[in-house]
Amino acid sequence: MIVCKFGGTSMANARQFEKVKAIVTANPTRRIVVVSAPGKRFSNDQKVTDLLIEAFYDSQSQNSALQVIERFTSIQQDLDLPVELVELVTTELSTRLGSSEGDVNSRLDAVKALGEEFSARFFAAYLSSQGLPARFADPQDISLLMTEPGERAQLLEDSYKELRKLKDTTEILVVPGFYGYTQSGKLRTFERGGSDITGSILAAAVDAELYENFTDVDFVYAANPNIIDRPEQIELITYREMRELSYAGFTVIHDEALMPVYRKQIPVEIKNTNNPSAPGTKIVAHRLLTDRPVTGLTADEGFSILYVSKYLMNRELGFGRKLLQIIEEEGISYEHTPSGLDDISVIIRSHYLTPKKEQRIVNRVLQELGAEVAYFKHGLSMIVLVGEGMRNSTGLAARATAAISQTGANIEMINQGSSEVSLVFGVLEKDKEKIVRALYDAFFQPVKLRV
Ligand SMILES: Nc1ncnc2c1ncn2[C@@H]1O[C@H](COP(=O)(O)OP(=O)(O)OP(=O)(O)O)[C@@H](O)[C@H]1O
Ligand SMILES: N[C@@H](CC(=O)O)C(=O)O
Repeated sequence: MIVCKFGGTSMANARQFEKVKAIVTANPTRRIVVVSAPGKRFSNDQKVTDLLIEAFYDSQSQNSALQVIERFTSIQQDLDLPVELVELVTTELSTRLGSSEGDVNSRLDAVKALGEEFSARFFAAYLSSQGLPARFADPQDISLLMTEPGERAQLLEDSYKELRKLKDTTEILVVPGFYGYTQSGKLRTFERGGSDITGSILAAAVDAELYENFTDVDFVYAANPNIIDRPEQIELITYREMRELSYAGFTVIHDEALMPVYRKQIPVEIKNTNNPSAPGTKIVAHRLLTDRPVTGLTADEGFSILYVSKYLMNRELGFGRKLLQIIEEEGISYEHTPSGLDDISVIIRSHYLTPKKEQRIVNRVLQELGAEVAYFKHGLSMIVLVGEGMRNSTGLAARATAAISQTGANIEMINQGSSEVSLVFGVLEKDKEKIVRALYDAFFQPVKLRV
């Protein structure tokens, strides 16, 4: 059995629904289909999920809610689906927007999930209208069980036993991505982009022979195609490389989506709904190394650094632990902790910080840890080079720093992961794009011979 997931661009309108139907029916083993909410139809369009979030926060203006209804109405009309489906969207949306049950996060989750729910209901209805044996699979009915609010939103391990039963389906099951239910019956969404996670969970649950993730690019490219013109395509990549790249900025697949398939060693293919005959990118456990040490490079922004310095810090037992405990007590998870003899930095995502939190952290580090210097710096970007071949390659950091120095930008931080498949540079956000271009030239452009 193949589990396939179609992203927002694949479900954006009726024309895309037709393409998805053609892909699903081309192979009878595609029996579990996970869908996202309708995404962008053109570059400055809005995703249905974003409209739903706007509708939730701005309940005075009905504009965003009306746009959601319009998006589904045009799909219903263009595919000649029963009008009751649109009536259901309208009533569910107004019920959920008007609900005062539960806290703000639970209410927001219930509204956010509507995009996926109706994408799946509409697509199942469309397949049925074409005479295909298909049905909508409600995450609650199939036992896609999530952790309770307060904990990070993730699947309960116990769910796998029930989800496994989907293996025997003779119909095409259309499952909405992005959400599930807690044991107490509360709807919960994964992080943004979480339909990839739903697809991966189902692929692992039914021991699929393949997990196909359909999007709007022919391949995963060695760098973001919005920054580098026609970057090199990646045909084969390992789970580990893909996870590092997804976490650090490749938006093609959610980094959390790789764990369920990795544990079962289920191969993944990233393919293009608009060009399904392109071979796509395969994600596998192992691959033969090529003469290219770097597989991909990416940049992510929105980071802050906490600099801490204290003379003889390296001799002080437990200094690092106490520092990280202060960070933990503020509910912050950290990304990197590069250190020297008398100093240590903690890199964190800026969205965790507020001016009050920052002040509290700095005061505690100065007073409780006796540091001489402690301050935050914001507006940083992390540039990450990833490749299984990096472990066996010498002089790679020198090549990278030489390329960065030619741009005139300053490197704020360097960190090499202990697995040695990634090298991270912290730089100012304003320098991000020119550094990505310089590194791409250094590692991917064919060498130009002098004549
Ligand atoms: N290295 C890369 N290779 C390929 N695409 C990349 C890369 N880095 C960023 N992207 C972007 O990722 C996009 C595809 O992923 P995205 O999640 O946005 O689309 P989707 O499949 O429609 O899913 P959804 O809208 O549901 O999140 C591409 O259009 C491309 O702009
Ligand atoms: N629709 C959700 C989830 C997804 O597309 O995977 C989002 O936009 O984040």
